[in-house]
Amino acid sequence: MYLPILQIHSEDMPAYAIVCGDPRRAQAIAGKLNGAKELAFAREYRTFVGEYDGVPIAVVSHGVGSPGAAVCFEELIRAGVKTLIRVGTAGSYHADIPSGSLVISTAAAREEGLTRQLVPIGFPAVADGAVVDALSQAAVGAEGVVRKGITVCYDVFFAGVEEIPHKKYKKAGVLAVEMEIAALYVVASLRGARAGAIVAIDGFADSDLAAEYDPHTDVVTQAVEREIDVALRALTGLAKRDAGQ
Ligand SMILES: O=P(O)(O)O[C@H]1O[C@H](CO)[C@@H](O)[C@H]1O
Ligand SMILES: O=c1cc[nH]c(=O)[nH]1
Repeated sequence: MYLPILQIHSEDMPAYAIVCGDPRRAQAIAGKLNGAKELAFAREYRTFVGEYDGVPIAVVSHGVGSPGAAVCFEELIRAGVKTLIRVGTAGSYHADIPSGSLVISTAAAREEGLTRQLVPIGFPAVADGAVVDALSQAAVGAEGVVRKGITVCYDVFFAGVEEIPHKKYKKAGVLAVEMEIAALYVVASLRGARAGAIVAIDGFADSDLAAEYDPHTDVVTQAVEREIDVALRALTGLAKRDAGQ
């Protein structure tokens, strides 16, 4: 089957995928694979395949924001991908989760618009339990702060005149904010795939983003490196368990 937006063929796709926003991050992750091959670079969607620890995996960028990312997740699942882990960045709500921390998202509050057009508002955006367990195990011993909990997903990045409900979500115990996890979890649930996500914290979300947001510091770069390793080990651990190894 040909997937017209990612411009890939299902025959070339393995059952396990890492997804991330930035096409350059996809390239960097692919650099860790054996025999990495670029299949396509269409719009913001850059697709690589290769092997990690003997397991065939895909690495695909999904761009910024839920509608475009959902297109990517839908086509990957149509192509036969059964397990997806998002490797992203996020803003923190808590002083004890500073830049350079890692957060494993167990569920996402659906403050974006895309999933409202897919499912009723009461439908939860939850990670797959086995994927969360695999990420948690793979993160044991990782340097720095590693937390597990609920994230919130928005469409908006730079605030307009409407207040972004950061205060409410912070008070409710949400750990971090980003822009695609709710779409990933809802699409995966609807289409019968497993999904999870790990994000590297790149600043505090509830202060002025223009002043605080900096995803290009050494501390964030190193955290992204760590989360990539965690995600690759989690994904291949799941693949080996699925194969009964
Ligand atoms: O680091 P990535 O995967 O791009 O994710 C985060 O960064 C982007 C904002 O700059 C949004 O896509 C947000 O979800
Ligand atoms: O959506 C995002 C991503 C990273 N950092 C933020 O503050 N927000």
